[in-house]
Amino acid sequence: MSENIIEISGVKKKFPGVEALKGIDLNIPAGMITGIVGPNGSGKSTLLKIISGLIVKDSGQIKINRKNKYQHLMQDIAFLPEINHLYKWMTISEMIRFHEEQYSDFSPKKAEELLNFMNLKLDQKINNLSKGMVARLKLVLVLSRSAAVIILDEPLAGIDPASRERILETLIGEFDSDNQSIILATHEIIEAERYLDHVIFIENGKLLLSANADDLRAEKGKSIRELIGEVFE
Ligand SMILES: Nc1ncnc2c1ncn2[C@@H]1O[C@H](COP(=O)(O)OP(=O)(O)OP(=O)(O)O)[C@@H](O)[C@H]1O
Repeated sequence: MSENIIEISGVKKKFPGVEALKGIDLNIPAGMITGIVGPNGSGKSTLLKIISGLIVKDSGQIKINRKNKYQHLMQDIAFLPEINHLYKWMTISEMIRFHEEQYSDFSPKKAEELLNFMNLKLDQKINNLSKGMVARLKLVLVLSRSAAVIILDEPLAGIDPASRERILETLIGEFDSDNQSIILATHEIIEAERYLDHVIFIENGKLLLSANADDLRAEKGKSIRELIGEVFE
């Protein structure tokens, strides 16, 4: 796949007292893992929520998988939000059934395999899960779908450092680059860098850079982590 899975032009978003996105023009390549980085409050989550159709942009255009109608998005996008959006009164098993009913591309078989891998049990109540267990469950629910676009907002937040590498390996193992694209916002760049094909830097609601990770490293003679340190310090 060499085309863009997402094309964004002139996207702006204001919240009371803050211009979260100040006009973003950006193409996200298909079949790749794209990392969005930037300081706290730079607009990463806002951009991901707009792409996912969770919040509405003030202006600009977004085309996803060659479509620009929001009614198509539910099936094209699997979104892992930064917050805990899961119904606390459900068990994991009930949550899995709920997702199965909601998304036609959800595979309960894959969910069970991933649950085992993540050391989670079907009868556990969501209310009783630790923060890291919730983070793992959110990943299970998203990775059990075969959506064209997987959007992960801080997927490693709350997961203990020793497990992050293993979980990233699984994420890559489940990724079907012929049919899928992953976009993730992360502060865990030390762990994530080697998995990223494309990187996007955002600061203060503006796009600073969008580049192929290998090209960027070759051009600058530095790791993405080092570049982030330089650009955002
Ligand atoms: N619902 C909201 N109401 C008001 N302001 C908001 C809302 N959501 C985001 N903002 C503001 O928009 C700006 C961008 O926030 P956003 O959450 O997109 O940043 P971020 O880059 O994801 O940050 P972080 O790395 O801390 O998660 C911030 O100034 C934030 O306070």
